[in-house]
Amino acid sequence: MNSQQLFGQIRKKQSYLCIGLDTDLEKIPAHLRSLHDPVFEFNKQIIDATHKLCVAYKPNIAFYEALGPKGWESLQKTLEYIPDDIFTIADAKRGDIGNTSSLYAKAFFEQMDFDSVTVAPYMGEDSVKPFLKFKDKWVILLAHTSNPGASDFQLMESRVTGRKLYEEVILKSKEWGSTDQLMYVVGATQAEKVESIRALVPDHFFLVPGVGAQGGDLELVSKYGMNKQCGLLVNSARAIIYASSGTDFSRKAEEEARKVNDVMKQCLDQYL
Ligand SMILES: O=C(O)c1cc(=O)[nH]c(=O)n1[C@@H]1O[C@H](COP(=O)(O)O)[C@@H](O)[C@H]1O
Repeated sequence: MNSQQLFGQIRKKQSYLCIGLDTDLEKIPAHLRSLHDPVFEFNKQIIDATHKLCVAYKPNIAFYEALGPKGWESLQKTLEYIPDDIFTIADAKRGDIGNTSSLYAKAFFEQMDFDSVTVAPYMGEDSVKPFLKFKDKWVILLAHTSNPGASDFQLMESRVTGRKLYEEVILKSKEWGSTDQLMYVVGATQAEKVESIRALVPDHFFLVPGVGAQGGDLELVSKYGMNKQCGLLVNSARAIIYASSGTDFSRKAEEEARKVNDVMKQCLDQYL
């Protein structure tokens, strides 16, 4: 899916919601746990209930890896179940020396057919470029993350340029691939930073996690981050998928997704 097609989906659905499938066996409703593949059953019902309200799903790979081979099987089944017009993100935060990154890319783009993978920029160009060799696939590079530890390194200022590390990451990496291949992770928890990040990369899509359970402000990130093609995929996981731990979990997830969506509709009207 290229950026035009992604924008087409956003326009059609009036949504830029990405739902995080951070499916934790300990949090899914008790009545599903005795089933053969509870993780897939949970995801399937969440997808059935929410797919009209979102444009992307982002399974966080840790939740599946932690279950061993059975987890990978649940992940594969989930990926196959997601409708074709929905953008898929393998949230794996990979990146290593070139030959190793090539194999990480093969794992997510060939073995599994994800549209994109999250990548950590710390090891530099040769660790990111192998992911960019795959046609019609995307790298989502960590820039300014939503967690408290983001300030440990990402906010450090260069004595030479006066710029912060996350700004250097963006300015250097934007030369590595086109706006149809490269997105940036920009956390919603410090919405005021989104405006200056948008100024550095006016045309790139941002994956924006941190609304919902982490308390980020959807309206503010939309105001500061939206560009001519919307340019945003705003992710929420726990606040939607664990809206209820009872048998009504998928209906409650739909309700939560709809609430987010209502705000998104207003923001699209106002800021696009
Ligand atoms: O790359 C990510 O998706 C990510 C980056 C970031 O800065 N912050 C962040 O929370 N995430 C992921 O986004 C999801 C957030 O989940 P909730 O806080 O439950 O909405 C988790 O899967 C995180 O791993």
